[in-house]
Parts: sequence; C-alpha cells; structure tokens
Amino acid sequence: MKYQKIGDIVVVKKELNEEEIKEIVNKTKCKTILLYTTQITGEFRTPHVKILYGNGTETIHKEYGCLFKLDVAKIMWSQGNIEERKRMAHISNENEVVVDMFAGIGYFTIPMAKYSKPKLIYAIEKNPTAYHYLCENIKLNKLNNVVPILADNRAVELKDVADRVIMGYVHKTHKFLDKAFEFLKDRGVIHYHETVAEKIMYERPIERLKFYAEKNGYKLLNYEIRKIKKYAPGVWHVVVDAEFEKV
Ligand SMILES: C[S@@+](CC[C@H](N)C(=O)[O-])C[C@H]1O[C@@H](n2cnc3c(N)ncnc32)[C@H](O)[C@@H]1O
Repeated sequence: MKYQKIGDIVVVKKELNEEEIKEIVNKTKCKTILLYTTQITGEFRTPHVKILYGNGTETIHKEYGCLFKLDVAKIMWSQGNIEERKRMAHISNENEVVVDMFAGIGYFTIPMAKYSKPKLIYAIEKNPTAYHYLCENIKLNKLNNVVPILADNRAVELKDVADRVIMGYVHKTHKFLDKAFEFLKDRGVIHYHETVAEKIMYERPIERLKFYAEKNGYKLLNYEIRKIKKYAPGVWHVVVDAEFEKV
C-alpha cells in the first residue's frame, strides 16, 4: 500500500477499504487519513481531498531538523522535493540576501534560514493560507532572518537586493523572470524551476534564461541543471542554478 506521512497525517492517492484503513492506522498511529482525489492544481497549488479516517487536517511535519506546520487539506507537501529542500538548506551563506519568490509555507526558506543563515530572506507568498503557515513556521523554528511578505511577487518593489533568488514554482515560471532580475543585484544566482519534456530538458530552460537575461541587461555566466523528480510521463521537474552578471 502506497502512502505518504506528513506529521501525524497519512495521505493516500486511492480509496481504501476498512481493512486497509485499520492496517495504516495500526502501523503509523496517524490521527487522520486523507485521500488526494485529483492532482494538485492551480496557481496556489491546492490539493483536493476527502477524509477517509479521523479528523483534523492540521499537523506539524518534521524534516531535516525543521518544523513545518501546515493544513494538509489546504496546502501541498511534495515528498519528491525533499532532496532539493536539503540542498537549498546549505547553498547560501551569512553574507547573502535572498528573495524566495514563491515561498509557500517556507519549503526552502525555513531550511535555508536555519542552516545557511543568510543576512535576510524576503519570503514572498500570495496565498493567505500558505502565508499564515509561513509566519507560524518562522516562529516555530525561531528564525530572525526571514521577512514574510503577503503579496503577488510581481507587485513587490525590491530592486537590486538579492544575491540569490529562488523560483520554486513550475507553472510558466519564465513569465516571472523579469521580476527575478529586478530583485537580483549586479551579480547573483537564480534557482529556476521548470517542468519540461525530457527531449528538450537541457536546452529549453537555458534558452529561456538567456533570453530574459539579455532582455534585462544581464549575461549568463554559468549554470547547472538538475532533475528534481519525474513530473508526468516524459516530463521532468528540473532546477537550474544559474549565475548572472550585469553587462
Ligand atoms: C507549490 S509552492 C512551492 C513548492 C515547493 N517548491 C516545494 O518544495 O514543495 C508554490 C507557491 O507559490 C505561490 N505563488 C504562486 N504564484 C505566486 C505569485 N505570483 N507570487 C507569490 N506567490 C505565488 C503559491 O501560492 C504556492 O504557495
């Protein structure tokens, strides 16, 4: 039986019978079992759920020494991104200012703020529910280097502030690159996420990054592409670490 445990809540992707529910409850001691009925969709990445057992959908998930409070019925938690969350934890340093353009509940912001200890992370999130948990998670993890901002990142006026910009979103992410370059200092790194067909996986993200760099007066100095997870048949969720300099 395939399931995912988020805090003390179990998430499954197919209906369960009484026996299967009992087995999962015994094995995991979960308080609730939730069925995700369709794929996570929309700009807020909201799940669609049905409660199969118990009640209460808010929990605190522990991962890599960080605490993430969330309502599993309202907010996505991607197990497939675990390695990327760990990687982001250590990629910054004490001299940097970071902008997390799609912060969610702090998926990347919280581990990065805790372990890399940058001077400041501006964590921008548009969905009020996700923003609420982002603020809770900053408190839970006792962080004093995160500024949460409830807004559409395109409406945030922060120019030339960031050594590093995180774009952890996969719905036409390139449309947000103009804004990312506005946040970026004269030299800096953008972590650009995209879902892309395997055939063009090593070309399209780079073409897009070069196009928007040039448009905004930057040049691409170097880059590295990584696979995060299989997104759909023949489609990968990738991240490009790309370093730019103003020309
Ligand atoms: C899917 S989450 C990021 C998931 C994360 N990368 C992970 O590891 O699971 C993306 C977040 O971006 C937010 N978002 C989407 N468009 C936005 C915008 N224009 N400005 C700010 N936040 C936005 C969504 O509400 C959502 O919380």
